[in-house]
Amino acid sequence: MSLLSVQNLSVRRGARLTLDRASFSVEPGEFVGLIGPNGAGKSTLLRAALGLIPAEGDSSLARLSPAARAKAAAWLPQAREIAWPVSVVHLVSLAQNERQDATEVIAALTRMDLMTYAERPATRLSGGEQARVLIARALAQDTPLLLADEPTAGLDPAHQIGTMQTFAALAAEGRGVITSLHDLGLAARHCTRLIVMSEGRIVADGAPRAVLTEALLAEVFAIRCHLSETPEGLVVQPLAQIVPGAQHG
Ligand SMILES: Nc1ncnc2c1ncn2[C@@H]1O[C@H](COP(=O)(O)OP(=O)(O)OP(=O)(O)O)[C@@H](O)[C@H]1O
Repeated sequence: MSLLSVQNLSVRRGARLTLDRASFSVEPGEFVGLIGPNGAGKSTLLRAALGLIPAEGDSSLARLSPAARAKAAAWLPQAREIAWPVSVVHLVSLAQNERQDATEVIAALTRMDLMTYAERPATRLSGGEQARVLIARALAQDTPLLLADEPTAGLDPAHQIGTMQTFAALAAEGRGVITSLHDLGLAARHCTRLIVMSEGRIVADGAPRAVLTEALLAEVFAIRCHLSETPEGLVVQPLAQIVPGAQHG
């Protein structure tokens, strides 16, 4: 059974459709990267799928009660600032609702490389460390599905790769992960599937190698990229902006 099923989901803001009839599902074992330029509708899609903003169409998660939804899916929003001066370990354990499982909390802290900060007030950490605490909190919720809005933003390269590997491991355990990303290289190497958005619409959906073509990168992102196969997987390196009307040679 799908972990998330979205049918013809649309979000209207004033006269504009910022999400235009999106349909897709996420199955156990999938690590889905949601990519697209600024304003393409990635956050809108994730928020509408969760039922956090008014939408037309159907989402299996949005139909659930808040309590049932918290058991079905963890949500990592884009805003990362922590306002509560509680310890890191306490903040991460708050994710666990009524069930308390210290092993899950320790596993989440370990996965996000936070054990040395466990007793420190979460407000006394750097921006990237706070971002990792919030990812750990989402992991400790121990749900079949994780939705994350730009989880690697603000992380150093080692922790970006570590986070992507953690999400890939969750998918390999049979969970589902869907996350918006701007780093096409990380998306190409770690995700099992990419959904590409442009101007509120899903314009491509498939395996990274099938989706990340020179033509799509030019049309959707207006960039020229170096694409190459390496022993580590597909490498995507943006090289230049494509300026409309400019000569390329
Ligand atoms: N609260 C809002 N009110 C009106 N329009 C909004 C609001 N939030 C977002 N939008 C518009 O909806 C569109 C989609 O925004 P969204 O945040 O989903 O894009 P995104 O793909 O997540 O972008 P980014 O990569 O910049 O985070 C944009 O045109 C944006 O200006």
